[in-house]
Amino acid sequence: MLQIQHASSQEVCPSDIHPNCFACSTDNPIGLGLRFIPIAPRKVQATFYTRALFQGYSNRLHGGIISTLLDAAMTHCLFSQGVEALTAELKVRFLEPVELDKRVLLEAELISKRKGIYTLEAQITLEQKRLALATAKFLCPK
Ligand SMILES: CCCCCCCCCCCCCCCC(=O)SCCNC(=O)CCNC(=O)[C@H](O)C(C)(C)COP(=O)(O)OP(=O)(O)OC[C@H]1O[C@@H](n2cnc3c(N)ncnc32)[C@H](O)[C@@H]1OP(=O)(O)O
Repeated sequence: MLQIQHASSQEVCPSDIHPNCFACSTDNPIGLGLRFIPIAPRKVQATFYTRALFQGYSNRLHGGIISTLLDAAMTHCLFSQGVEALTAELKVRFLEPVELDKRVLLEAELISKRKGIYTLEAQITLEQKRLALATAKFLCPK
């Protein structure tokens, strides 16, 4: 049975350890400005507006940005458990194009912790339709 602490407030991001983070800093002028909140004991959620600034092919969100959104969701899910860890492995499935000028939903869930390796899953949805999925493994540096 996984034993982890639950976030006591809505804010899950310890910004002092990464003040200029591209994903979640409000001070980074080209950052994504993500804000995650806990929605269940091992789950966090945020929304993201797919601005044209972040496109790859025409009218599609860039795959690298999609990967960053999923990675950030899982990182913040760990923050919500009081865990500060690094992405050791990230696997993304790009199921559907993510259109521009939409407000998409990001969610991540902690699945397990075994031998110091945290396994998480994340998804991007628009109106309940899954657009991208990811699984990742995180480790705390020695
Ligand atoms: C420096 C500052 C730190 C601050 C900490 C908090 C920072 C919070 C701020 C976050 C801000 C936002 C961040 C967003 C998320 C990123 O973007 S993180 C940035 C991208 N990721 C990185 O830069 C990570 C780079 N890699 C590393 O630093 C190291 O490889 C790691 C991940 C820390 C692991 O190194 P290590 O601790 O030396 O571990 P290692 O000996 O390689 O492996 C330990 C065990 O795990 C196993 N393992 C390792 N990887 C895997 C894997 N993928 N699958 C299965 N098993 C694995 C190994 O086989 C080994 O098993 P045993 O032999 O012990 O049985």
